[in-house]
Amino acid sequence: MSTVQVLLTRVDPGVPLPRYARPGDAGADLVTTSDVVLAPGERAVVGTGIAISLPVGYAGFVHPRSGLAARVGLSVVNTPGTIDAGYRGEIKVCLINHDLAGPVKLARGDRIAQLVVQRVETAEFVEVAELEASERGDGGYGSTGGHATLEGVSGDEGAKG
Ligand SMILES: O=c1ccn([C@H]2C[C@H](O)[C@@H](COP(=O)(O)OP(=O)(O)OP(=O)(O)O)O2)c(=O)[nH]1
Ligand SMILES: [Mg+2]
Repeated sequence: MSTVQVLLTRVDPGVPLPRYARPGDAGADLVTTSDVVLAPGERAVVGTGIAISLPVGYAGFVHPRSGLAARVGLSVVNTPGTIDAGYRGEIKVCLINHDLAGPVKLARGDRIAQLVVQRVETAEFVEVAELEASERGDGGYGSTGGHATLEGVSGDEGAKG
C-alpha cells in the first residue's frame, strides 16, 4: 500500500484529525462535530471538522463503519460518499439509523465513518454505433441466479436484467 500526502485544514479545531486505527487500514476514521440522536429511520448530515485537498487523480470515499452498522444499525445514506479532488469544503457525512426499534445516540468526537483515499481514472466517453459482444451481454440484476427470495416468490422470478 502506497502513501499519498493529503493536505488538510481543521474547520473545527476541537475534534481529532482522521486517523487509521491500525497500520495498513484502508479507512481513516472520521468523527462527528455535533451531538446527534437519530430516531429509527432518521438521517442527519454531520460535520467532520476537516477539509482536504486531494491530488488530481485521487478521490475520497466515505464508508460506514461495520461495527456501528452491526451493533446499532448506523450507516451512511449515500454510501460511499464521494469526495472530489477539487472539493475544499468541510467533509460531511449523511448518517442514517437503519435500526427499526431504537435511537442511535452519537456524541461530538465519536468516530462515525471512515475515509478511503483511492486513485481514480477519469473516462473519455466515446460514442460508437455498437458495443462489442461479451459473455454477459445485457444480463444483469440477478441474471446468474443465487439471490434471496421474497416470501411466496420463486428465486427465478423477478428481475432478469
Ligand atoms: O459524503 C459526502 C459526499 C460528498 N461530499 C462533498 C464532497 C463532494 O466533492 C461534494 C459533492 O458530492 P457529490 O458529487 O456526491 O454530490 P452532488 O449531489 O452531485 O453535488 P454537486 O452537484 O456539488 O456535485 O460534496 C461530502 O462532504 N460528503
Ligand atoms: Mg456531483
